[in-house]
Amino acid sequence: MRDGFLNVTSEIGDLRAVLLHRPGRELERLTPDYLHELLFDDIPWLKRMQWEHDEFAKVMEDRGCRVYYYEDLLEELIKVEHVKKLFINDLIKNSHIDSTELEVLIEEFLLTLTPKEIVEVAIAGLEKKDAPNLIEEYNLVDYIRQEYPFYINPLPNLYFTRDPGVVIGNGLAINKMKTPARNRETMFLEYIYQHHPLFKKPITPQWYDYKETYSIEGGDVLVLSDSVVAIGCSERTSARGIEILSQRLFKESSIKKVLAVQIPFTRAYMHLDTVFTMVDHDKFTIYPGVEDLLQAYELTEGKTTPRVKPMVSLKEALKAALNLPNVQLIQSGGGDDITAAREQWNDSTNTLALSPGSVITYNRNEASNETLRKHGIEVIEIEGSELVRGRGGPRCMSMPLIREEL
Ligand SMILES: NC(=[NH2+])NCCC[C@H](N)C(=O)O
Repeated sequence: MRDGFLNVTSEIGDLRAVLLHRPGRELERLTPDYLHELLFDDIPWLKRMQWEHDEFAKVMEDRGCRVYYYEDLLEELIKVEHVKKLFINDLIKNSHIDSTELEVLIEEFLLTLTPKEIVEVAIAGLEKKDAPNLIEEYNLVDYIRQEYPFYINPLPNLYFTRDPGVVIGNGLAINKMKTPARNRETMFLEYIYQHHPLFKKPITPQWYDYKETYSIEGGDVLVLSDSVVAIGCSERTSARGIEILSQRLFKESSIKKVLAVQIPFTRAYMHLDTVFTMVDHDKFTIYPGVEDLLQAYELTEGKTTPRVKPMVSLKEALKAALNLPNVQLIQSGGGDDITAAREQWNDSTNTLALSPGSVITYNRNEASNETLRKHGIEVIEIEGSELVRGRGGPRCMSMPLIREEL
């Protein structure tokens, strides 16, 4: 039984509703100088990227999934005058403007915009040249930042909607991001949670809050069943964050076990879902280059922090947690090390299940897709030449809101 709108009790149940963000002007504000800081490796061509993203959305819609967009939900919210004021205020607080006077001027400027324009600034940022003559007299901060092009930074990673939040059961975790480049994204989700009828705050429990100290990012969280969650301990997700979230889930939800999976802390695999995703009831795809390096721990409810049991392998941990006689770990890359590494970089293991045994992947990962098919998986390919440049695939680009129960 569920009262709220949200319900995700697996990685593979038929996908019925998903939250996306269609890439926008924020991508055109990437320049070589800020690529690294904004967590990109290259600059995508926006027009083509939007085309690819629309195709991605269509594949989901064609399978009976309702697609929601951050930008639409936010715009609806801030049509309410008092929410708009709160939102603008929080937007400024979360943008590290570092000058009270400038904050006031930007606030006044934003109040003259339409809700659509405000959302555009919130996501794509505010370039100084778009709000000229804001400052009459320079403070030290303004002098020092003269060369910097933005008052409010763009959020080019928002199209990876997987990361700022995650639905577990009928509740929502609003994550604490590891890097400043992505911090403001979580504030949007908080607004949707607080003010959008869809999320119905009094009914939807909240499992994590972006104001917590310890980072958790959604790319690390895999809802394996209605009682088991896997969480990657990674470059982005902290061990302490996993403990706090797990203990809360044990106490307040139907989750009984958490598999904490330690992966190497490195850019190429910033989240667990960049090397490992679930494709069917008992099938997973995994990047062979890290398989032997993964360490799995089984967490169960403890007094204040969870009890921990180190497991011999990920495979054994999955079998035990999911009560299965066997599980298949399908290696990406078709048996060739170089191919596997190249395709992993392009998100071959970052699959998004539309239903059990049916996944979306990028068409460029030919060997990995072929391998999945050989294992009986239906692979629906999408074009990802531009989308991939942010280092994320179909799973990263989607936040499931509802999946059918298995
Ligand atoms: N769930 C994921 N694997 N997300 C990928 C996010 C990529 C993004 N550029 C970042 O570094 O944050």
